[in-house]
Amino acid sequence: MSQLNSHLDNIPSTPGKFKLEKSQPYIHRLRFHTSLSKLTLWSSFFLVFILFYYVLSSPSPSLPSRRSLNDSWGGPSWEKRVTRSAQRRSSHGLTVLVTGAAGFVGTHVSIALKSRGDGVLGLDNFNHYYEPRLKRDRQKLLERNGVFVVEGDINDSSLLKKLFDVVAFSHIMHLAAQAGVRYAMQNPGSYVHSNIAGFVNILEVCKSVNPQPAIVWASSSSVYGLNSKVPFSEKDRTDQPASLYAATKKAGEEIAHTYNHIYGLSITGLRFFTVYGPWGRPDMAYFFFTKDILKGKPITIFEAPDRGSVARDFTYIDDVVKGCVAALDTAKKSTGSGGKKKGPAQLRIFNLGNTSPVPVSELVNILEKLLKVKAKRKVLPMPRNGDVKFTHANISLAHKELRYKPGTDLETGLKKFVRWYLSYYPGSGKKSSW
Ligand SMILES: O=C(O)[C@H]1O[C@H](OP(=O)(O)OP(=O)(O)OC[C@H]2O[C@@H](n3ccc(=O)[nH]c3=O)[C@H](O)[C@@H]2O)[C@H](O)[C@@H](O)[C@@H]1O
Repeated sequence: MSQLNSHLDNIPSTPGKFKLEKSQPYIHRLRFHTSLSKLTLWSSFFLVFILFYYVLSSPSPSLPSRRSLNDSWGGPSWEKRVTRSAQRRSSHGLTVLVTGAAGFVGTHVSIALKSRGDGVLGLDNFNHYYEPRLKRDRQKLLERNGVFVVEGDINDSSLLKKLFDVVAFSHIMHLAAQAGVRYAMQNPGSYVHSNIAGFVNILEVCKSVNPQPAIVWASSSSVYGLNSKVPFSEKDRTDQPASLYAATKKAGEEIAHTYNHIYGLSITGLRFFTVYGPWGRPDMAYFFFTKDILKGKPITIFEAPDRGSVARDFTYIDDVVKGCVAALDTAKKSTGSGGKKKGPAQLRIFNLGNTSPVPVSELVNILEKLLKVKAKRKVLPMPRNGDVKFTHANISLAHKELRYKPGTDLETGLKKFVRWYLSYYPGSGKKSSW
């Protein structure tokens, strides 16, 4: 007798309600099997339900856990830290709330403001979109520079209101966002959560407080989407976004218009062009190319459908920081109070780029030279993943209004990045001569 038969034959004759009757063995065995499959079906439904509930209730990698947020703010010693960090050195200084302060641009801007004497308070939700350790290390750097970073989400109205109760911010530098063009296909919800709902929440709080702060915030070069007129000017069309990321940034620009129009908020949007440099974002190509080249892993270089090169107007962080600070310095006051507009308010958009696009293959040439390691290149047609073929900023408006003048070419900037990278990840660059 086979094992299978013996197993079937061993079904007990009195398995609870599936009791078999000897007179109709076939029918009863069939009923038993039907009940058994019903049971299996319901158990599967139950399991699927549990699984669904778990997936929906577990936070997305880009959302912080609620518990950690509630635990991390409030109380007299917390308020003291907030006040001290936001204290400006002179009465001419600004008092700035920097959202996304533990992010790449946020860290650099916060330090620049603090070191010239402005009061700076950081806010960051420390989500897990990329290496949490890098964000925590940026936070340590900020603390060493006298900037306290409150752990919280821009969607948390009660936290934002509390911050305005404690400090009368003159300006908000709003840099908290879900960044990254390609990740929008994997986690669309996080873009809506941060770039749309979060931004509206910030504006809602800003319009209600008295005095209303002036707002400077990060838009993106990606809003130019499929625009083919070069260089990209602020007057060009931006109604053809190629990614959900770009669409949420474009939506932000329209939302800014609404809050300026109804409530008199002074708002300046900055379209950043592929910002790179020390303490950068590991999800960006220059960063993970460096990592992979050093590890001897192949890298993928996208080429355009016509086999042309894909290029970016890579912009060095120090240049972008100067643009951000100038935007804050030239921002006029909001005109509303108590949620009511009292007069027209400033509404601006500026490109912050380098005006000198470089093909991605050339970026790799420079990295190879600096790292003294040959890259293992795989050239592939650009997938339909939200990327655009090229970006190129016209910066004449930023130059006229902000005195913005980028001064770092890609090779100089990458040299500084590589130096930082090799000191931050010791051991990664055994093959290079730094
Ligand atoms: O300027 C902007 O608005 C945007 O700049 C970057 O987006 P992106 O320019 O796409 O920067 P990377 O993701 O670093 O890609 C740079 C270039 O490398 C290419 N690439 C990327 C990945 C890859 O594996 N291979 C490859 O050739 C991309 O197609 C792109 O041309 C940022 O990631 C966005 O958050 C930002 O808003």
